[in-house]
Amino acid sequence: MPADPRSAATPPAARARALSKVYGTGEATVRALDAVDIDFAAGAFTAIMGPSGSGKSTLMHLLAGLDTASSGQAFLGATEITGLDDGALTRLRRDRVGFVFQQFNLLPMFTAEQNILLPLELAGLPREARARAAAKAASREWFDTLVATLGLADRLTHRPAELSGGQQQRVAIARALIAKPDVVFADEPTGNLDSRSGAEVLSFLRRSVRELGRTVIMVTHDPAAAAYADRVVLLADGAIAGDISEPTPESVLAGLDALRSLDGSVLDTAAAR
Ligand SMILES: Nc1ncnc2c1ncn2[C@@H]1O[C@H](COP(=O)(O)OP(=O)(O)OP(=O)(O)O)[C@@H](O)[C@H]1O
Repeated sequence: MPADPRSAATPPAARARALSKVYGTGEATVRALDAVDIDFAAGAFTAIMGPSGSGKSTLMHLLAGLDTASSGQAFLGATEITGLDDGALTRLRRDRVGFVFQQFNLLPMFTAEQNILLPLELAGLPREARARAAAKAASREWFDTLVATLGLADRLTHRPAELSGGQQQRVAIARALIAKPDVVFADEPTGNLDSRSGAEVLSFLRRSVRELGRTVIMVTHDPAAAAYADRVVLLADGAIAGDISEPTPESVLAGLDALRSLDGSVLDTAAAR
């Protein structure tokens, strides 16, 4: 078992080294990710952008331990994910990673509060029960902080069907943060929201980084959403094609336009307008 990452000299929260994912064989081969090297700093909000099919989801899934690499290495803190067996990957996802999805993925029969606390209920073996109970008690203060930050105090007894999309996504964010995971991966978190609810959710993700010290890596198609991040990583054809710090919607759009002109599809884009 690798050492506790917190005892090492603050490695990046997530890291890829020559990370590749190849689907299919022969003529049907798709190189979804092609020898990617990248670091994601702890305590930062990073957005991953790029054209459809550029490898964004593949990179996120490999970094989160949701999929296996064809070659290369992925690290979560000091832990090399590539090479972990299924059991270790399951524990890693449960204990050290939080997820926010486009579809919210809340349990419909549970209240908002029960949904938020779910990750603390799920963990492990009977012999861990006492440690779990202690962790839960310690988490009460963190729960209250999250609920206050996300503006959910008067919604805790509601079931998902009784909440707006924006409220459901805020519950999903609280659930992703409750166990203080090393990294929260957000996959198109505003894809199902109107622009006002989307802006609220993005503000909360940014506050969770700036005020609560968390680490967020988000895939998005939306330049305005990406501009909430501290950094935007651009992917094209499975490779890193750009890196923008302190992004604005304009700088992100300019970066995406540069990608299109690089691959010669600028005319297609202009024609589509
Ligand atoms: N299970 C699979 N089998 C075969 N090819 C796949 C599979 N999953 C992804 N791909 C291919 O790998 C490439 C990268 O896919 P990926 O989903 O990572 O892109 P993306 O940037 O997230 O795209 P989008 O923005 O459309 O969601 C694409 O060419 C895709 O068709």
